[in-house]
Amino acid sequence: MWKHQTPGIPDEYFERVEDVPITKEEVRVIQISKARLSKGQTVYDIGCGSGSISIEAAHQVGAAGKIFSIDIDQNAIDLTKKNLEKFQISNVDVILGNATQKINDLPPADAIFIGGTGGETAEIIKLCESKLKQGGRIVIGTILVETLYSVLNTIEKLKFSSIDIIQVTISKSRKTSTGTMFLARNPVTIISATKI
Ligand SMILES: C[S@@+](CC[C@H](N)C(=O)[O-])C[C@H]1O[C@@H](n2cnc3c(N)ncnc32)[C@H](O)[C@@H]1O
Repeated sequence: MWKHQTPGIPDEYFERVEDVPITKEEVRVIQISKARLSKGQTVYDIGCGSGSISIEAAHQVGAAGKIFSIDIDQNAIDLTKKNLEKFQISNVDVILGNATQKINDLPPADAIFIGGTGGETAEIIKLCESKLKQGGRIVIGTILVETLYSVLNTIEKLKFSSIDIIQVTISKSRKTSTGTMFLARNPVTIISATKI
C-alpha cells in the first residue's frame, strides 16, 4: 500500500470517519522525523485517532519493531484497526482506554507520540517519562494553547533535555476560477525532547 521509504502517506489513502481526527500528512512527516526512529524500536502512539502516526511509525521500525496504539474512543480504535488492515501492518497492538490507565502495562519505549490527552496532559507526560528508555524521544502535537501550557509546565521539570518547540502552519493550494490560491490550515505546535 505504501512502498516508499520516506513518510508522508497522503491523507486520502487513509479510511476516515466523522469525528475521528487525523494528523495531516505534512505535520505527520515532521512528527515522525522528530522521533528519530530506527528499525526494531518500540513506540507508543497515545491518542492514535485514525492510526496514521502508528502506520508511519510501523514503516520506520519495520517488522522487528513494535507499536502500541492507545485511544479512549472506540471509533478511533475501530478506525485504526481498519487502517492497519488496509496498510497490511501486523506489528501494532491497538488498546482501548484512557492512556493514564494503560501506559503502566506497556514495555519500555524508544519513542512516544502524544496526539491527545483529554486534559490529562501532565499525568500522561509523567507516565511516558517513566516508560521512555534513556535517549528515548517524546513528540507531542497539539493545537490547543492550554495543552501547550501544560506540556511546558510539566516537561521542564522532568528528565528531558533538548526540548524543542516548533509551530507549523501548512497552506495548501486550491484552484479558483482565476488561478491558484493558498488556503492556510490551523497552526500545530510540536514539542519534542530526549529522555536523559
Ligand atoms: C488529534 S487526535 C490524534 C490523531 C492521530 N495522531 C492521527 O494521526 O490520526 C487525538 C486523539 O486522542 C484521543 N485521546 C484524548 N485523550 C485521550 C486519553 N486520555 N487517552 C487516550 N486517548 C485519548 C482522542 O480520542 C483522539 O482520537
